[in-house]
Amino acid sequence: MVSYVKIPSHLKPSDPQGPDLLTQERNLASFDVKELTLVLYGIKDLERYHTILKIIENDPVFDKSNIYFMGRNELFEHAIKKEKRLVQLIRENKWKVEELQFAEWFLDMPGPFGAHRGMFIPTLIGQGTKEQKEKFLVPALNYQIIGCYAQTELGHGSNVKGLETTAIYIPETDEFEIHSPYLTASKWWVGGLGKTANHAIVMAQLISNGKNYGPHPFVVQIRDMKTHLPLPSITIGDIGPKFGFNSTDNGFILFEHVRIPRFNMLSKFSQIKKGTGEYINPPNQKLSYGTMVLVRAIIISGVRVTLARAATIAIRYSAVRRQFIDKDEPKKLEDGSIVETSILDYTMQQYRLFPVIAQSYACFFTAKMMVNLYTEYTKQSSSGDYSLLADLHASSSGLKSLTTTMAVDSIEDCRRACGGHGYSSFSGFVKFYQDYLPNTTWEGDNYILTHQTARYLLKTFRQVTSHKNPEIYASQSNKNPTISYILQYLNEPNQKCTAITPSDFNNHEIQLRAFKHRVAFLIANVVDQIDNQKKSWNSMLVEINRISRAHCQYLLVQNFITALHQPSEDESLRMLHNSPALKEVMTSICNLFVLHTMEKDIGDFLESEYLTTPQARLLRIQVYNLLKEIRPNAVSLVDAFLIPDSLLCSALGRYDGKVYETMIDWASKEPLNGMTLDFNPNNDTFIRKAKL
Ligand SMILES: CCCCC/C=C\C/C=C\C/C=C\C/C=C\CCCC(=O)SCCNC(=O)CCNC(=O)[C@H](O)C(C)(C)COP(=O)(O)OP(=O)(O)OC[C@H]1O[C@@H](n2cnc3c(N)ncnc32)[C@H](O)[C@@H]1OP(=O)(O)O
Ligand SMILES: Cc1cc2nc3c(=O)[nH]c(=O)nc-3n(C[C@H](O)[C@H](O)[C@H](O)COP(=O)(O)OP(=O)(O)OC[C@H]3O[C@@H](n4cnc5c(N)ncnc54)[C@H](O)[C@@H]3O)c2cc1C
Repeated sequence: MVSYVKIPSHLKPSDPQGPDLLTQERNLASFDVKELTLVLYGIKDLERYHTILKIIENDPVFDKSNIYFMGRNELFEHAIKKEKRLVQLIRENKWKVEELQFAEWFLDMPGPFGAHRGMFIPTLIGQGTKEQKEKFLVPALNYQIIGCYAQTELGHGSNVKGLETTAIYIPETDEFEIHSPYLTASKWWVGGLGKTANHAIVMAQLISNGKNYGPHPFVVQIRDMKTHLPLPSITIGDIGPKFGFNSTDNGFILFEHVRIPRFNMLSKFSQIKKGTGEYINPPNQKLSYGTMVLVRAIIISGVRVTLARAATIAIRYSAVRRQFIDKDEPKKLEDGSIVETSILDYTMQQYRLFPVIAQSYACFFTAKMMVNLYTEYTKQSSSGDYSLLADLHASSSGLKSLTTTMAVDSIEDCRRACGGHGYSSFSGFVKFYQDYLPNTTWEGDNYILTHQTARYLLKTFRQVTSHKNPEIYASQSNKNPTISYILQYLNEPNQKCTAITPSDFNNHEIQLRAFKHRVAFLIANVVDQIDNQKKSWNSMLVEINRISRAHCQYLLVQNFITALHQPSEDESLRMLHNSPALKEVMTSICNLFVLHTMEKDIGDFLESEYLTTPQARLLRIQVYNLLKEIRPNAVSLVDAFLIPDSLLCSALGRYDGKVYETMIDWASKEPLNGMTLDFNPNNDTFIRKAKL
């Protein structure tokens, strides 16, 4: 890229230690960073990581050096080129999903094929019959057809039952007629639809013999395969500029009595019989919502790397950035000279940033749990057993809500912790935040999703308490955390915390009891208000949100603690258990995650009277103790995430700490610096290209 400003060559580094600061930090680590990286990725995935990174970093099509200077059209063009090259690489290297996921992560460019890979293909896999897979999935996997997932409408998104697009069965021709009766029925927000896709999975109200059977998925060809123009009676467009995600063509579509063969209704679970239009019921009414469950689980798995990325930038920058001389504890160099304090040494900065590191590690262990639960469900459901679906739906909904909210809050916290430079695109936070933000809304608005989790929790509570002998559920409490804490609460509703010193709060049994008691107390309270005091659901929505959050925080805490203590077959966990140094640092991180989470929601713990006010103060002191304990490992803990510089795309978070040199180098490339402003208002042109 061209530099438009010549930087003077006489400048000396103002900080004599400069970039060495990160090396000094790295020397403080109490554990082997490479070992922790191995725990996070596993041997196989780490090999994959390096292979794919090398390919991505060496390919000129993926060059991101211009990325912060691109407008919407350039971004979209760049994304299309990226998709095209990615498809070539998939073919050349025979990449499977595992390789593709690494490639997509490193490329960090939401593109027009994202919904094809992330929604269209998984829906065909999950809901298509064998014949439908042959017809649609095979060409989709070969990129001969490009699809999108058209569910949300201009008028309805959260309320899927309220969708207005209809699919009416026409027995005479054995077809469905797809129709948008109102403007509000226009499909809206659909990724890849605006310019790219030639097929769509359309969620529409299935109507046969005058009866509405609710939303079902239909495959609809929307553009001509040769001209790429919309097919007759179909209107398509891009929905326009957005907060972020501008490299993707989110689109709208309207149908005017469009006919498709009966074959195109995805029929693995429910079918319409030829001619009679008889509806065959699915084994579970909600199986047509299956793609949402899968993608919510995928989103939860992605949160850990999102938090890791934000923490990496902010921690490294904070180590390099110096501001003020600390009057009480001035920082002295070996030669006795006094230098300004690294901002990472300010306790307030630690209090803002170290919990983000801890959240990332917490999400790592819960992502493992989510993948295991999803795998178990897939195994069982393939033999017709859908009994795990309710658990899976409840935990994936609540955890998607909690963890993505945590992630966007933390990206912003990390950005602000970088001061003014955090506001520059060069920080690596701006595009990152914009593109990540929709995770709190898509696949279910984060508030709406908590209703689903709470509904399940209330139902379980009622089931257990209405039984004459609740202990009958004891055998399930090993597998079902909700039953476990409800039983514990019923046995001992007035449990008290036994901590008498700050360090007592490091006791994992005390921590678990606190979270169990708090969530059961909150659920019991909501059940009482709805069932006995006859409060309406709407009047309880704030509490509903609170119990879903409390339950999911408990899951994060429980998964972290279990990972540290329980013997496991899992390769990563075994490596963790076998290294005392790793176990020690992960225990500190776990304690910080648990106690900081408690401290943030201390009101709940006090209200349930599990904690006393003096204990709340002790708990806070323990949080401060943990910050001190973690401080020497801070940089190494983020290094272990192994987020490559090419992905960070950040002047502040680079591995070598050359913050200031990069800031001015990138600023010199700002195209505006290549323009000259003409202040004569009588001239036609005000701006012209500068002569260098
Ligand atoms: C092969 C290659 C793969 C490569 C992959 C690589 C990378 C992919 C990575 C990521 C993806 C990438 C790109 C994608 C980019 C963007 C994606 C955005 C796409 C979208 O953004 S796409 C639209 C999503 N749009 C929503 O997300 C709408 C949210 N709105 C709803 O989801 C419903 O509207 C709800 C649930 C609010 C109400 O629904 P409702 O009114 O019909 O139901 P109701 O509340 O009455 O519940 C009755 C009973 O159903 C149960 N129940 C409900 N839902 C269930 C489910 N899903 N599963 C199992 N049970 C369920 C309940 O638990 C209850 O059970 P019970 O009766 O026992 O209590
Ligand atoms: C970048 C992006 C990409 C997307 N891609 C796709 C795609 O590819 N395909 C697709 O089909 N969709 C897509 N979507 C749409 C997305 O799934 C929906 O926007 C999302 O499900 C939220 O629905 P909504 O917009 O109707 O929100 P609304 O339901 O209108 O929510 C608005 C507000 O009302 C509140 N609210 C609504 N109902 C209730 C209630 N009952 N109780 C309490 N509060 C309530 C919500 O909490 C929220 O704060 C995308 C969205 C974005 C932003």
